[in-house]
Amino acid sequence: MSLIHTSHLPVPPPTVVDQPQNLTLWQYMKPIRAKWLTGVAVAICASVIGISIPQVLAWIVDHLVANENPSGSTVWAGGLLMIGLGLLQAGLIFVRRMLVIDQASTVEMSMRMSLFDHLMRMPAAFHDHWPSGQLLTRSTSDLSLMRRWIAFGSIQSISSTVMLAAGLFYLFRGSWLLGLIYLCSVPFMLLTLWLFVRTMKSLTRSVQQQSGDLATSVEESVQGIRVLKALGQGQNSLSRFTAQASTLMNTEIARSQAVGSMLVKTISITAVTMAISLFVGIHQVAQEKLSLGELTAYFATTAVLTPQIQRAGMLISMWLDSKVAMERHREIMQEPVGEDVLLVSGVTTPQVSRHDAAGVKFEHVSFTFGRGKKEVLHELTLDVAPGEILALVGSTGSGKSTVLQLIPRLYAPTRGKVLLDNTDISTIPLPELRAQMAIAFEEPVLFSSSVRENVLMGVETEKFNSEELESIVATALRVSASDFVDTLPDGVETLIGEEGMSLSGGQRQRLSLARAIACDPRVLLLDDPLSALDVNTEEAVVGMLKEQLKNTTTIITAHRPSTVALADRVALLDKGRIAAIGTHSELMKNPAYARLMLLNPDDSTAKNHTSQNQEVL
Ligand SMILES: Nc1ncnc2c1ncn2[C@@H]1O[C@H](COP(=O)(O)OP(=O)(O)OP(=O)(O)O)[C@@H](O)[C@H]1O
Repeated sequence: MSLIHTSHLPVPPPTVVDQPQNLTLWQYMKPIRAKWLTGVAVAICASVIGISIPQVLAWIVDHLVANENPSGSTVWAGGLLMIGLGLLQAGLIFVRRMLVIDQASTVEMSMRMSLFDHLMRMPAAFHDHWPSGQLLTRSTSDLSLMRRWIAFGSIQSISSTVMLAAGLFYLFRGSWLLGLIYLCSVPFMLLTLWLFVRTMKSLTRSVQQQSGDLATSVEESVQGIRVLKALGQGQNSLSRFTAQASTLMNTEIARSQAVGSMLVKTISITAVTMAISLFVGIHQVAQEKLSLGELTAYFATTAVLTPQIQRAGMLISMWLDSKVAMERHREIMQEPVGEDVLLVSGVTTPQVSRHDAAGVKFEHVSFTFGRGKKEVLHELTLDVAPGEILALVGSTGSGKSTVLQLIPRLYAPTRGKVLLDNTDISTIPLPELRAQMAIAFEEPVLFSSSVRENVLMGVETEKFNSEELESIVATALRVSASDFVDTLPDGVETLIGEEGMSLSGGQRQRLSLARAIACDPRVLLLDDPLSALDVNTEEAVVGMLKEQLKNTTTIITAHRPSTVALADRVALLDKGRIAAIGTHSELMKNPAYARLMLLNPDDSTAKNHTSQNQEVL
């Protein structure tokens, strides 16, 4: 019966980290420490048995040499004992592997979950400056390196050290002179290994860093493949990738050369030691200071010990891999968590009724994306009444999206306060805050699942029966004019590709809008969600949204007059400040606003604006 039950492994909870700066692998190993220590004990027994087998050989050889008519039964007994010990050693190695392998996978999974949970809780600012490829390699290959170290490297290092100690004991017991000769080779070995570690340390870090950079490049190129193709940048992109890949290849080659050079040195040291030992050993046997059996046992023991010492280079390399991987893991885990909830623990239900629209206020809010970066919002004050639809307009880069992102606390204001129903949002637990709002971005991101699952992503599905869920999906799709879903091969069950690649930009935008509407939020934040729609579809969506949003406070950023037509009031943003606020007709008297609307004419509304504007002017 197999002792491995990988398919039934319990899913370990993510480790909640109190002091991430002191986070160690040993901490993550807490649930498996008992089994791991048992594995170490079993491995030590296997090593001691393995290194003792040459002693039986010595006994058999001495018996053969000492007796002119050696007894067959003694030789048979010795042979059977050697086979028995060999089988016992093999059995123990098997038990050790079975004890530890699935446990190491549990640790790997727990670390992966902790890392993912941490990444989900990191503020948006963290994701602005961490390349996704780095995060990818840190949550995949780096963790595999640590699993390999726990399951194999760490135990092998301990058992090899014990084997070396036991082996030296046997060597000294056989002949102190031969033991001393072998021991003399150890400092040379250690010096070689120390130099090797020094070289490997920086190379290992470089390899892992460069792998992360390469993963980022692959990801960017695959995501931006259409842009690269359209701009004829395939060759340039390939050249950049080749340069990065060659850097990684050169570092890998340097690593392999370091391993190769270390092996040459250790094998040479071993060969010289063996030659001297053979010379001295034969001399001692000739002088009858050493039996032939003992000399045979000496070489048989060193034959077992030497590969262990030579393997030390590989073990050190594994240890460095896992050490660097742990440092890289810690580097992420010690980034201060900006958000206050474990995703896996579920979302707190808001204390307020979701059916009442909420008031949103900005009080003297200033914001910058990071130290040293220019201020994007300056002393911004804005009051959006419950149930009101407010359009935010302004030139590109004036800060419209930034205003929206401060409301669900994707970023926190540098100065000033954002209030929801007169409560400072920084005092509201994030799940509670975010459960009250939904956001649709201009760049819609859909996930690799069915249309239905994408639309219901923000809905607490367990609170509704299947008919109610059907109705939520149908309404959201109707209001967002996503009637194209009926033409998909499996309707709402159609699986949409990674990031909705199989859909057009406008279709993705509409599904993203449907997802936000399906949440039935108290506050709906729409970041230019209709920009990719044609004028007729936009008109239809605007009409249905207006009807649907009666009990929802809505802030919508827009460029086109037809989207602005949705709003009760319009706020004109200029360089991070509210330059004017009022109804669309009131603002048309403002030359800057009128110019902005004229620059974005798109339909009959624009024509009306033009004539209104001409009247005003
Ligand atoms: N993640 C970020 N890190 C640093 N600066 C940023 C970031 N996002 C936006 N900015 C800067 O903040 C300013 C405001 O950007 P924002 O996206 O809010 O403008 P916007 O009015 O929504 O523009 P658009 O109409 O083009 O969408 C810009 O100067 C932009 O370069």
